[in-house]
Amino acid sequence: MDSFRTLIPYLRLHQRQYVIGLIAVVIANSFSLLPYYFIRLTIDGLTGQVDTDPATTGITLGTAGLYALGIVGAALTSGAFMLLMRRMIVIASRQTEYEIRRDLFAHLQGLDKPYYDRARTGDLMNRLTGDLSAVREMLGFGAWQIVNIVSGFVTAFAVMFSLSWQLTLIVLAIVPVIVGVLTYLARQINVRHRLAQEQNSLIAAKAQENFSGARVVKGYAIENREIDDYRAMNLELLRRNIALTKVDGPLRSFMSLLLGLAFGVILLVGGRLILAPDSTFTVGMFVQFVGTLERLTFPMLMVGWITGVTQRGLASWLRLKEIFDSQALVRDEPGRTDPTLRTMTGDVTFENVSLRYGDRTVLNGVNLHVPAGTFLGVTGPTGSGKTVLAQLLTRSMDPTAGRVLVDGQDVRVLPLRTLRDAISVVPQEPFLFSDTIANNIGFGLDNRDLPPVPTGVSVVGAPPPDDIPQQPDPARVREAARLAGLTEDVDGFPQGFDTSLGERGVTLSGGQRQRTAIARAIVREPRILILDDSLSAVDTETERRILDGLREISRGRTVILIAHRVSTLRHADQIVVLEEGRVTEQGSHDELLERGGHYAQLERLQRLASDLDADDEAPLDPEAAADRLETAPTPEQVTR
Ligand SMILES: Nc1ncnc2c1ncn2[C@@H]1O[C@H](COP(=O)(O)OP(=O)(O)OP(=O)(O)O)[C@@H](O)[C@H]1O
Repeated sequence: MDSFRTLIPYLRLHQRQYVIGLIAVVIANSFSLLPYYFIRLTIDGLTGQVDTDPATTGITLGTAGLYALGIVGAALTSGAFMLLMRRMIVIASRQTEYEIRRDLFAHLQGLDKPYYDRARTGDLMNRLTGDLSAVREMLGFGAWQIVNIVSGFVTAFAVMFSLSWQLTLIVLAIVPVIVGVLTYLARQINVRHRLAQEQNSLIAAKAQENFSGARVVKGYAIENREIDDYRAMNLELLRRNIALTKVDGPLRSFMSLLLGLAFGVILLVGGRLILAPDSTFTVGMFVQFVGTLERLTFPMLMVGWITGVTQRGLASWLRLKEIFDSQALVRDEPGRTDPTLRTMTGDVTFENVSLRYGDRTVLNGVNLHVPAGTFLGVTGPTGSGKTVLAQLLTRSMDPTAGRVLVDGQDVRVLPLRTLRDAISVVPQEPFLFSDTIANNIGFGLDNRDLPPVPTGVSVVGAPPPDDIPQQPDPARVREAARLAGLTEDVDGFPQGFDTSLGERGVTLSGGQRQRTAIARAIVREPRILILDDSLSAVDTETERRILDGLREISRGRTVILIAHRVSTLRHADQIVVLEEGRVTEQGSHDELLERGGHYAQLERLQRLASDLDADDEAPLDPEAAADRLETAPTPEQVTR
């Protein structure tokens, strides 16, 4: 019930609709019982007509006609109120579904990298679809049926009691049995539904990861293993769903049995009551009683079903609440964030920065100053903390110790929007949307100061959403593509910049993807540009073109270029070497070569490798290559 309480704010948004709808259910229910009253009057009138006892009054054909009209009128009224109920409650539940989905998406947008590192996309998708549907079903059909059942029971019992308390007692005797069984089954349904939904999430995540990683799966020819894994998970889902159905099945048979028994006993006792001397219980009343009881059959059967719907809805709401309860660790905080800070020059300082993941130290006391406008190269062995260092700057997470400063301000004081507006990152594995190349490049351009999405408010009366954003400025897109060395490739596609990527379009090569991501980053003209191993998939000629482009735009901007290739780094103003989370070397290309450390070693090995490659005619003899490596000059001997 606690979980239900947290849903109340959403229900309040449509209070009027729910209240009118529920009152309509009660009225519809009451009118649906009236036909049996008219049938009773008709039967009693007709039996009075045919028996010769002057004590029983008969009816005329005209009165019977009026009763028939009454039946039609009652059915019509009941139907009209049912219709009103549907318009109110079903629409309100759809609107509530919309509002929860809107708020969930807005909340998910606010969560940070650590959350998405943990979350599985398939699971989130399942919550946004399957679980949300279960909640909607509970609020729509569920709410209607609960009131239908309750009001149906109350009015039916009131009518039955007024007809015969003895027969009503018999009916009442079976109710506690039904309630007991239902309570037990409802608990089972709740537990089993949660287990089934968890498996649904796992299966959705598995499918999603397989589709995203289709190339890896195919590349390793492990389709059969994946099919087998999926089949095992699917079987487990089937097992859990069957376990869920097994709770439902006996319920229906049990209810039918009890009802059959009840009707049998009522027929016996009712017959005795009619036949008793001086009986006031007429055949018409008996028919009305049985008709009224018969109308309870459906609500009684629905009790089990609706308990399931409610339990499933509540379990699903809990899963949605888990998302709502998740908070971004990195966020603007009133009292600390200074909303007046709007501009940046791009001067970056890492002040004794350390970062730990659990008991693993990933960065250890990093001190680094990057003056605005510097072209900084960062290198180091794999896993040495280069990406993490860049992520601290955009506040993907905060350091465990020390401070990251931009323009002398702790990044935690800067509004996240200001910080991230000023920084563009080209990640190691760029993500491209299933959209045109132009829209992929211009993705970050349309960052207008839109008002925050109004959450927790009713959709009723909300203004229609803004127009679909305009196409990004083609001139800016083209210029960014030129700087990223992408123009020639794009011009080669039949539809140029309007070529679609992904599911419905062309597939880009690794290098083209990297360059599209670079164009996306530079089109925003950021104060700080971070390229995380973004030139690894391009050949040296393309690399040279991109570096020329970068040099063109780097005037007055801070560029942080993470790379493993010396050819990429050599023209940087400053190069930093990270090893095991520490800055071990810092200086220009020449200075670092003179130092003879990691960078010089890297340069020597890469030069040798390229010499070996250039030694083209002769096929590469591994032994000769090893000999050459052994006789290679030591770092100290390396001169430029
Ligand atoms: N979310 C995380 N949880 C735990 N460990 C992490 C997380 N993110 C990064 N690490 C660890 O931090 C270390 C540094 O990672 P980082 O990605 O910065 O390396 P890198 O220097 O960029 O390596 P590469 O050159 O291979 O890209 C790695 O050992 C990595 O496993």
